Amino acid sequence: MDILSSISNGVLTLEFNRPERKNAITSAMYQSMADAINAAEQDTSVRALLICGKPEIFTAGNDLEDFMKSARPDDGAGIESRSVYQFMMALANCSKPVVAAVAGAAVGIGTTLLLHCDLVYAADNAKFSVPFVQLGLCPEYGSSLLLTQLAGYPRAAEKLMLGEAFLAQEALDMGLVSKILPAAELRAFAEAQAAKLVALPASSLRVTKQLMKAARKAPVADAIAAENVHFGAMLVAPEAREAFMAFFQKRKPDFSQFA
Ligand SMILES: C/C=C/C(=O)SCCNC(=O)CCNC(=O)[C@H](O)C(C)(C)COP(=O)(O)OP(=O)(O)OC[C@H]1O[C@@H](n2cnc3c(N)ncnc32)[C@H](O)[C@@H]1OP(=O)(O)O
Repeated sequence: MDILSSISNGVLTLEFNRPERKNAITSAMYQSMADAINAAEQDTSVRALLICGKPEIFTAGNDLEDFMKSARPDDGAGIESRSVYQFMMALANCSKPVVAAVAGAAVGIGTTLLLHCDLVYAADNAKFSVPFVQLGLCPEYGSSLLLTQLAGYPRAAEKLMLGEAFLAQEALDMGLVSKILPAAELRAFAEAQAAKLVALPASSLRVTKQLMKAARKAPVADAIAAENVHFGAMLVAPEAREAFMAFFQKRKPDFSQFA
């Protein structure tokens, strides 16, 4: 099982469990997380969610082999039908509080998804990056808006244009994470925070989350729609193909041939 999904003491825990591929996320993994979140939304016994990875890796982001397969020119299906979209919409619209615990690398959508969580805890070995441009792509799922709002334009540009990775302290400084923990304490701390949420009045948490997110709801939806227009086209463009091939051939991509 590449996603471990369990419900215990009112918490739905989703754990990336594909360490041999650095927890890279396949379509099937997105779908199983989307299904679990949608089921939790209807299940009154679930009062909080926890998303985590392994002590050495959160996730290497979207599986690049999956990207290559879904980048076939004859793939006319809309982006909305993709399991990644189902997952991100389920997460972004989840009415229950979501805790994330990040240790090791959180690449691409691994960082973007944090922008849609409520409490984000990072281990001192956490490393974040959004290297969409380096893959011939563009930001996705609201990161162009949310990261820029959080970090400020110039700092977000370093992350979104240059693809520069950043460590837990910088993530804390910019407001992407709530707290940094020693790696060995991260999971237990995040579970304890989730347990605190479970004990609180669910309706108060629901309304508080709704109010906190109200102002950004429409702008985030607009950003996601705009990003998707470009992302779908870029996924099938030669720049992205060169980037994916280069990754698997363990070489630097050569973008000089593209205008
Ligand atoms: C809509 C969503 C958008 C996005 O999420 S865009 C972001 C996509 N992700 C990436 O570009 C990250 C690619 N991966 C990496 O940069 C590195 O990995 C890490 C920094 C995460 C870790 O580096 P290291 O510790 O040196 O591990 P390793 O040797 O590169 O990887 C171990 C095995 O895992 C496979 N793997 C890693 N990431 C992915 C991936 N994203 N998709 C598919 N496979 C991946 C490799 O190929 C390799 O495999 P083998 O052992 O056979 O050589």
